[in-house]
Amino acid sequence: MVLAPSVSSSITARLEVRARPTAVSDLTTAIERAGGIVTALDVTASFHETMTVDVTCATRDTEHAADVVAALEGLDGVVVQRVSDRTFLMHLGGKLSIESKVPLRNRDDLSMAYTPGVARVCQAIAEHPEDARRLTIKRNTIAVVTDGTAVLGMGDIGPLAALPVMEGKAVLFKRFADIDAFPICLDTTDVDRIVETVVAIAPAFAGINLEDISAPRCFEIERRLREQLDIPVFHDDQHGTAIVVVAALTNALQVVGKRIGDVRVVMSGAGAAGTAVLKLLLAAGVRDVVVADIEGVIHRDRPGLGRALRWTAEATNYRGVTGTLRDAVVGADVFIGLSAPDVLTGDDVARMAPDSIVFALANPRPEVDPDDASRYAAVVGTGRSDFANQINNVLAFPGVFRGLLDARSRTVTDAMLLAAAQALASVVHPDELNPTYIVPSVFNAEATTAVAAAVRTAAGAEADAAAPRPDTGAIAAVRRFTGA
Ligand SMILES: NC(=O)c1ccc[n+]([C@@H]2O[C@H](COP(=O)([O-])OP(=O)(O)OC[C@H]3O[C@@H](n4cnc5c(N)ncnc54)[C@H](O)[C@@H]3O)[C@@H](O)[C@H]2O)c1
Ligand SMILES: O=C(O)C[C@H](O)C(=O)O
Repeated sequence: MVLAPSVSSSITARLEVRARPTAVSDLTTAIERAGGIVTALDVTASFHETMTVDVTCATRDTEHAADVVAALEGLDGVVVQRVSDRTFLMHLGGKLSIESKVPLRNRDDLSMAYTPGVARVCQAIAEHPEDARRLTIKRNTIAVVTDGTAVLGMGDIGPLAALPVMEGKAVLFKRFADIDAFPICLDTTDVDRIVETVVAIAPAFAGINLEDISAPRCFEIERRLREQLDIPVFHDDQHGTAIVVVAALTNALQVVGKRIGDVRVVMSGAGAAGTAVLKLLLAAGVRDVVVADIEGVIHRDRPGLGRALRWTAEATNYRGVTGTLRDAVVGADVFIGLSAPDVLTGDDVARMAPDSIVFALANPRPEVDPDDASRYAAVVGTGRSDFANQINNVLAFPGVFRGLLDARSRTVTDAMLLAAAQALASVVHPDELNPTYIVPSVFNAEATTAVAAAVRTAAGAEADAAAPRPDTGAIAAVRRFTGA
């Protein structure tokens, strides 16, 4: 699969150029010949002899960017003065800050925001812990917690290197759901220590979003945190992915006119994402599903199955398929990849059933080249933004947490996940549905609001349980003075 130039790898070069009529077109031609795409060009100064030009272009990767710069340096009368990488520029100083919501103009403000006034608010919370959601940031704040062991396509890069991804996640929570998310990168991979630490920091948060923690530890960490905490714990790589895949499959099946209970599904990948997707597919009504991992098809007699794979073997593959992934996809209606690049070819997709659906979701390189898959499959989705049908959990997690926080939910249930998937699918209206449009754009605000509303409704029971208690003296005083 040949990558196209992408804005995610774009550079801006400041050039001193000898003035001549073809100066600008020489630059754009050189960049295009080197395989870059010019996205902006600005003549920032012009004199009799020379001009200064800032040119921005998309490249494939760092190496390709160097080739493009070399092509510019090779032009007669051009001096490259400076090159900046726009993605690195965006990260200078980090992507988040904390801002005060209250004015601190004088001693009176100070005595209310901090000591001595703040003490009365602390005492009110000590007496009635549930008031923390009214009087602190807890109501709208979540922790994005990682140990840096399974970061995007990069694997175990450690907690410090994972921070830009966690900051990015927090930016997405703010942008799409107005949630204040705090990145927390833990310098331990020990399950006990992670659980203890998250429990210890939990009081300030209304939810925990686990992120990029490798399987199978992520399953135990989530289970134990859910048991111990009274706030929802959601592992985005598992459940966010599952919601979006089930939504996408619901709509893709409508496009090809097949029913979820009738289709043969084959999955590649039984890790964090694959296992959660499998569980939600079964809850959504899929009956015939075969899962393969790096060692081939998972079946009951395969030796050496651990706890998670044993569950997968027992919950799937009722036809007793054995062998390789390639064997298993012959005649399948749906392929869902959450594993590794290039495990299938276009020829494998050709051997699937007519009107097949292929979701090749490994990032950044999918399980099969999407262009090859499109020659034979009726609907193709990937995790990438440069192909149609981008299946990414950002379509789910902002709305899920918005709904959970609004409902003051203490848990996350499968019913909520399924409701979220159905709501997300319904954002694409029947008259819009087509093979290249099965999931909404992340910039479609309806995606977050629909998912949030569905989760809020499904969390209704928890919301009732957390309904406001009768006024106490302290809260009555707050209401009296704020009109709240
Ligand atoms: N598009 C999305 O929204 C999205 C969401 C989550 C995960 N992903 C992608 O899915 C992939 C898996 O993520 P994960 O968090 O579940 O990882 P994981 O490490 O928990 O699981 C990986 C699984 O793939 C299997 N596998 C690895 N190499 C394989 C190979 N060559 N052939 C067949 N199976 C192979 C492993 O045995 C394992 O079952 C990654 O590429 C990730 O980027 C995409
Ligand atoms: O988190 C994401 O945006 C993608 C996904 O979880 C991945 O691991 O590739």
